[in-house]
Amino acid sequence: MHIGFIGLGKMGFNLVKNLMDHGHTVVGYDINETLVAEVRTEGAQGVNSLEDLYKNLPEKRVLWLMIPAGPLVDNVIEQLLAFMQPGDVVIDGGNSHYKDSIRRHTYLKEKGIGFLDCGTSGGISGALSGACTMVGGDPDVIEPLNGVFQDISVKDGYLYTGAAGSGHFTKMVHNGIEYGMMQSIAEGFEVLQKSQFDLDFEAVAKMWNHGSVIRSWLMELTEDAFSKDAKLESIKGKMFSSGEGKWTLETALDLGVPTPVIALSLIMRYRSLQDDTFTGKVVAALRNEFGGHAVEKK
Ligand SMILES: O=C(O)[C@H](O)[C@@H](O)[C@H](O)[C@H](O)COP(=O)(O)O
Repeated sequence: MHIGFIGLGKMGFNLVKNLMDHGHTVVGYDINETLVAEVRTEGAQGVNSLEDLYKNLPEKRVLWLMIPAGPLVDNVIEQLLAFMQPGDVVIDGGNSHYKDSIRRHTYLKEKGIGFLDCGTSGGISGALSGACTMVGGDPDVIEPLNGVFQDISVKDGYLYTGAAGSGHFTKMVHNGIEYGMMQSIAEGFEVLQKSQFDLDFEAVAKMWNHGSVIRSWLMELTEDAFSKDAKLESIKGKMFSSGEGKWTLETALDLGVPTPVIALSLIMRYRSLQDDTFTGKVVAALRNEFGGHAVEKK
């Protein structure tokens, strides 16, 4: 199949290679001309404008977006609307909010244009050699594209999740789970690190990856990280986040679902961005006031 691919960053570039490895023809565009030049060397047709991308695709165009979530997605869709025809399909493979995807689906459907929301997991390596994809949208729009999603995904790693928005919704919840699992692994290693035992963290992670209940890809990545830096001395413990844990928590609150692990995992990420907090000062001062407990002076 011919696919127009917009966004040749770490994930997009590898997905393009993955698509081509499976015999698909890709026209790739990115605002960064260096990435366009690089994708040409991989055998894709690289173009320097959305218009060129569109012109170089056969009718019933498939336009795959792999760009940062938020207003940029609306912006690119608006630019594409200058050319798009009924029968074209937009796939949003990024980490968009599912409510935005439902809105975009309705908006494009009114114009006869299909919209699929594709949650893409598995990181950069998965994008290259077998992703995990969860895709929502109308059945008649997904039908001709089932094979493409199967091609780029690992065996059994593709699911048509149903109505528009359900792909990104499923991916959002996946990421909420991801926050909790990562936080739990990290806390466990901090207990090991603070203990009286001189443990080799890489060796522990490796052993846990062989036969233990908690063996997992995340534990394998933990092992990899410790193999590169035995005590993680070269990095700071700042945990950034791009929004999906927050959205999972907001959704859980709306639904009345208690999700303490995901909530605290998110809050710990925010806390990690602060060196010292005023909250901490207030609590320390109060303990000192009522109990005479020591405070640490600056
Ligand atoms: O499933 C995946 O492959 C990851 O979840 C991927 O989508 C990305 O690494 C996260 O979006 C990072 O999310 P945070 O920045 O919120 O940690």
